[in-house]
Amino acid sequence: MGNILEVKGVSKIVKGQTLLNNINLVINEPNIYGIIGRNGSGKSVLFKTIAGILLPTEGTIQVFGEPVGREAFPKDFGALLDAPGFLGHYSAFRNLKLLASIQGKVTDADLREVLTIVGLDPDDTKPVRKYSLGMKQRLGIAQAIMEKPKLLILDEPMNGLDETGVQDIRQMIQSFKEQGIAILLSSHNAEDIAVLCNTVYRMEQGQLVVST
Ligand SMILES: Nc1ncnc2c1ncn2[C@@H]1O[C@H](COP(=O)(O)OP(=O)(O)OP(=O)(O)O)[C@@H](O)[C@H]1O
Repeated sequence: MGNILEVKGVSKIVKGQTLLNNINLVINEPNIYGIIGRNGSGKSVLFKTIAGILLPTEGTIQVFGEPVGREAFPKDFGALLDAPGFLGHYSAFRNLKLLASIQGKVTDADLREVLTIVGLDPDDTKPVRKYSLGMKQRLGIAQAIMEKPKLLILDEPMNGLDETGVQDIRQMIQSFKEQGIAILLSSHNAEDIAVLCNTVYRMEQGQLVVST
């Protein structure tokens, strides 16, 4: 089987600042891969580059053997990136339905199922602007998994969650792995990383090293 993700010699330079410096990363098993690193070290920039939202200055990215790049978004891929943009006056279901309609592959029953998986009520008519931070995070995860990805990127999914929320999301991530999904996870919480991840990488000023 080919690689799930292959990042080869990727650099990102913006206005003379090197945000990513020759990143090489291969993922070929459905495990949970952690990425740690200080604020501003480049974790989110790497995730956005893999998602095809930012283009590398140099290097290539392949997801399931297909290049990611200009107008080529990764397939079988889902992501929770920072500050997911939902329409505040719509319900959770309606937000997901709107996003799902872009691809047209997800049924209403699927949407109800993912909302239930992340612990939200599919029949809740409350507008998303009235959601707590934890509920918004859950909705972000629902959006990331609704098209049944095989590679999932989660950028600090436990951000701002209480203890129960953290435990719930940890269990969810573990169950995604058990369903054969490869997960790239960033977290500032050492315990999340220790409990969940098989392999841990550290970002240091735009460079990626295997963490010991
Ligand atoms: N779209 C962009 N254009 C230019 N510079 C950017 C862009 N996005 C992020 N940066 C810069 O890239 C550097 C790395 O930011 P990034 O958000 O990847 O850090 P991070 O490791 O995710 O940090 P944190 O732990 O705080 O989330 C920062 O200096 C940031 O200002």
